[in-house]
Amino acid sequence: MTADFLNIDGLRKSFGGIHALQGVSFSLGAAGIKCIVGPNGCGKSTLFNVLTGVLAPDSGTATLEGNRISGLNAHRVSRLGVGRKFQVPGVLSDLTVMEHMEIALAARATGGKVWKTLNWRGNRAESLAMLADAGLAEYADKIASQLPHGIKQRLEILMLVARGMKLLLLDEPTAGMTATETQATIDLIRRINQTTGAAILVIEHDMTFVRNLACPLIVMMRGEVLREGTYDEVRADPQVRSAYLGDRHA
Ligand SMILES: Nc1ncnc2c1ncn2[C@@H]1O[C@H](COP(=O)(O)OP(=O)(O)OP(=O)(O)O)[C@@H](O)[C@H]1O
Repeated sequence: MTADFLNIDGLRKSFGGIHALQGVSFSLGAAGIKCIVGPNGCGKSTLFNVLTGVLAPDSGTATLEGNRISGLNAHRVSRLGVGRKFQVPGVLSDLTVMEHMEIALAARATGGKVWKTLNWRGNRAESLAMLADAGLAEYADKIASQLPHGIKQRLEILMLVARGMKLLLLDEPTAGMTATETQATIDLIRRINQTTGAAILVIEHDMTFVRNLACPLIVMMRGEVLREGTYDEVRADPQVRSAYLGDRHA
């Protein structure tokens, strides 16, 4: 594992008088996983927006494998291998699970060029293999609108892998899931990380998810990194407990 797969150095972003990011710095090694936690409004989404080219920072940099990604437009950041999954499912209602996978594989094969993607014949065998590996083979021919919430979310995560993304940014991937779906998502994230080597940053509020994913945590507070550490270290930190966790998680 190298320490400099993703380097975030002094990112700042303000909206008028609201200082959403006030010098955020941390790094993620190749094939690393970290969870970002923190109260509403602490800057988590703004950080993801900067890392995906939706917003340019006021100052500071983010680099992926030594290439600056902060300040590039979203298309260029995506071409460098940064993929994002939003909190709500973004599947296409009328397409089957298989068709979703084929589109994602086509996007990888064509470098994301839509006109080529539309003419690309999908790779059914590779799609099926990926679905089987993720435990989703039984849904291959189901229409997305008929899928349970948790399956839609896992399909979208798998599509990021099919697109060949090197860094997955997952924004509350288990929101609205049952405990069983949440555990299946944890298993999928771990399996993706181990088998593809994709690095993963996850924003989550669900501390049971965070504990079970068992990865290093970054606690954000008012646009800054308040603490980095393991679940147990963070949970025991008096500052984190008083500012975010409260005594429920003691
Ligand atoms: N486009 C914007 N214009 C103005 N203010 C914004 C904008 N985007 C975010 N903010 C503000 O920046 C601060 C950080 O917001 P952000 O959405 O990054 O927090 P968050 O940690 O993701 O919160 P949540 O957990 O509720 O999603 C908040 O005060 C928010 O209101």
